[in-house]
Amino acid sequence: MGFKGPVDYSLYLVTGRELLPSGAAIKGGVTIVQVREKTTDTGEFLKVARKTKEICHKYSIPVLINDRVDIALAMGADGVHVGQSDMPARVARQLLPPGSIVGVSTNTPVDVTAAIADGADYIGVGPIWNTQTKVNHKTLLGPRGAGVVLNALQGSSMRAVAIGGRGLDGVAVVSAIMASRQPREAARELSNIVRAYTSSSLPVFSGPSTASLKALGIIQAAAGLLAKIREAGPLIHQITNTVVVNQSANVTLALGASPIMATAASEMEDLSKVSGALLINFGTIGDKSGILEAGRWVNARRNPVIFDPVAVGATKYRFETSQELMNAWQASVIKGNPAEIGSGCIVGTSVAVFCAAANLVGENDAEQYLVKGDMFVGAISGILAITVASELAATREDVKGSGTFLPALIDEIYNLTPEKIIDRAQIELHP
Ligand SMILES: Cc1ncc(COP(=O)(O)OP(=O)(O)O)c(N)n1
Ligand SMILES: Cc1nc(C(=O)O)sc1CCOP(=O)(O)O
Repeated sequence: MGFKGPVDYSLYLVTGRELLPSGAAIKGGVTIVQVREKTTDTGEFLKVARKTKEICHKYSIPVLINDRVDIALAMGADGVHVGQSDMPARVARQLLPPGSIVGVSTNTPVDVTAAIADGADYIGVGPIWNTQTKVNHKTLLGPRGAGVVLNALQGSSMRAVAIGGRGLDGVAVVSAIMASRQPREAARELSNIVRAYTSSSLPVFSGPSTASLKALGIIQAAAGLLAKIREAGPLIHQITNTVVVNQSANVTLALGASPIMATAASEMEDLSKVSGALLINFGTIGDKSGILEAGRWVNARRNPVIFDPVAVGATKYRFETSQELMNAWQASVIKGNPAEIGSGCIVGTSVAVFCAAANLVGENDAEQYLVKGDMFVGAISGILAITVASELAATREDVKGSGTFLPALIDEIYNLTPEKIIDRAQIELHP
């Protein structure tokens, strides 16, 4: 017992018998395994744990046991993971051989402080999002709540993995690997993502050839989404700044969707039932109550919320408002703000329209997803559509300056086709 060398927490798999017999996920890049059996007898748990250790140790992957220090001792695990209502980490540490890994579940700053005092090696911070894997009685932390819990680490060298989410020293997952028909590939994909976030030398996508394939795939998806917008004509609810209300409505129509620019809090519930996406742009913030209500209702329906926090760093009020809003609801896409106001806001509209289409074609119906559909592809598609149309408008002879550019742009958006997107759109994927 006692894993030699530094422990890599980056892709932490929490699993039970499902890992056996082949341990395919391990070959995909899992770096540490926790055996978690909640309903089996002790004898059966021991068997599963022994077999898991056999597989993992072939690949020099440490094996931890969930809750049961007796099982860990009996089969020589590398350590244990204990929850808040299990054996205290300090006691587990006393019972286990020196050098054993001890991890503790944490959901509050107080849990973290106790884990440090107990001499734990790492904490599991969660749940970040909802999980289908167990009935959860703890507070869903979200990224902001996880940040609050992590603040309690206060410079301690304790490692941390996010569970039911991602980030920190690693992610701890169940379903993303174990519910996949191809656990090895699922593990590899997660491993690539985690490594890309934690190492500057690795590409975000898995390599140059895959990258160019992905770029083409995204462009084709954007073309498909434009066709979907034209077919379905989703209603796009926009609470946007007064400078661009008119332009945003015209861009929405030109893309083939319908705009509604309602702002009153009392109509947000009804609107959430009929709109395909919500854009919130707080360039000219007025009454916040409508914005707060709108996001909550749209989240509840699992439709996209696109947040454009215009000039968020310019004033304290804007910064605090953005925090208040993001504590009230979850944005599916946050649009960054280039210096220009006009075209920047139109991009937000286009992203909202394409995200509505991505949501319509999305298949991830599982409850734990914040929204159906691929919001990354929706966001890129929205930007591509405006970029292609802008390039076409800019080369027109009737465009003499910024006054004539805008109507030409609206025309080019109106005349945009899936084929034009495929012909003209360009994406480069950077490591
Ligand atoms: C890495 C990691 N973090 C948290 C948990 C949850 O453990 P616990 O609170 O003991 O809940 P159960 O796993 O017993 O349902 C974990 N297992 N792993
Ligand atoms: C076992 C477990 N414990 C959690 C906690 O926060 O305490 S979340 C979780 C399961 C995470 O599974 P998935 O990756 O499928 O959502």
